[in-house]
Amino acid sequence: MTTGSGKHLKLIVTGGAGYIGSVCTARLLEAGHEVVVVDDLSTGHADAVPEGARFLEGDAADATAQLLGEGKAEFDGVLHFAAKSLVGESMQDPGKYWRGNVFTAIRLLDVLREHGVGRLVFSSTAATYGEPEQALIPETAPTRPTNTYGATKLAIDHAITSYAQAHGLAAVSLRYFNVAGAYGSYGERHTTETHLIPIVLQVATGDRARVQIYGDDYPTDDGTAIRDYIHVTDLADAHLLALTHARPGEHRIYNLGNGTGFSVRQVIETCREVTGHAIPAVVAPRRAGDPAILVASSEAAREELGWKPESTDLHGIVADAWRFTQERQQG
Ligand SMILES: NC(=O)c1ccc[n+]([C@@H]2O[C@H](COP(=O)([O-])OP(=O)(O)OC[C@H]3O[C@@H](n4cnc5c(N)ncnc54)[C@H](O)[C@@H]3O)[C@@H](O)[C@H]2O)c1
Ligand SMILES: O=c1ccn([C@@H]2O[C@H](COP(=O)(O)OP(=O)(O)O[C@H]3O[C@H](CO)[C@H](O)[C@H](O)[C@H]3O)[C@@H](O)[C@H]2O)c(=O)[nH]1
Repeated sequence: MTTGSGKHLKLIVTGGAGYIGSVCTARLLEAGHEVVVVDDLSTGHADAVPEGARFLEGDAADATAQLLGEGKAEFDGVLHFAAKSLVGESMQDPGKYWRGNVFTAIRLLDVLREHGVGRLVFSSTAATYGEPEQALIPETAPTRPTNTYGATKLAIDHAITSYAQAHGLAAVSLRYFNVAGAYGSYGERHTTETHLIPIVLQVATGDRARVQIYGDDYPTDDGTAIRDYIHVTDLADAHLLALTHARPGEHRIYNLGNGTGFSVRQVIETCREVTGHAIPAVVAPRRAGDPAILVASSEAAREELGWKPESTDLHGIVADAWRFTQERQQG
């Protein structure tokens, strides 16, 4: 991993027992940094915390306060992955998202301020933009989220800007597009799975009979929705670059995607090629709140952070997710 500096960092990773947080923790440890994972295991798994990281089970803000209160060591920064992130659930139970995401983040910001931790990298999302006006979404695009999940992430982005301006926090929000793939023994294994690629792979393993295509009447070539799939290792690597480029008093925001869109049908076809399974698919109604096309412009991350995604081929991304899925199935 290119860090932009050779300095050994002492970091707190909230949500490090989850999909993206565990991959990021593994990469940070390999790059020689020290990591304490804080996670309440609400959607994560204790055995996903990479070996070599200390693990503190608890709420992101409370457990971080406890850790910093120990006063045993100074921390260089926090990577805040912990969140509720199911779009459908956020529409049915918004309070869970406003409390779980926004209230937790504000309390975490206060804890960092109180203990003088000066750097923060936050997991934001493409869902902050809503239905885009441009083919490639830049960070300057209007933010009009179409679901509560996206609205809570946008609210946190605004709060971070205020804390950076008022209290000198060095902060970066990374707006992920569709994260996929796996890294070694770390990958996506949500009890409630809503993401397209793991669902399609569950058909290939025999755990599901078929995949539902949510809408084939979108204004796209094959009628299905288009997304920008980014490999979880490329995403993880952007975090340390963000940490080392963060500047006191500034809150920078970067989109992370590959700049290429694939339709739902194209993803399913790629999964068929990778797995050799026929993967039956049926057309179902559109899913509420789903934009037709979401593709990132990540020029700013490339230019300002020096970020260069390396695993941009969809076939390779799916192949890594498939290897992880098969290895877990074989125990
Ligand atoms: N997966 C994607 O495609 C995607 C896209 C955009 C943004 N994101 C964001 O990236 C982050 C990680 O997503 P993921 O896919 O790895 O999700 P995940 O559910 O696998 O991981 C989230 C982790 O946070 C923990 N957690 C949740 N609330 C907590 C709290 N209050 N205190 C302590 N721990 C808590 C969970 O137990 C879990 O281990 C989230 O913030 C999500 O919103 C994900
Ligand atoms: O069984 C399924 C699952 C998904 N889809 C479709 O596949 C596409 C991708 O869906 P995902 O659920 O995999 O991902 P989303 O684009 O909905 O969501 C992702 O991008 C969002 C930004 O818009 C948020 O950041 C969110 O956290 C992140 O998972 C969508 O068009 C969806 O309708 C299907 O057709 N069938």
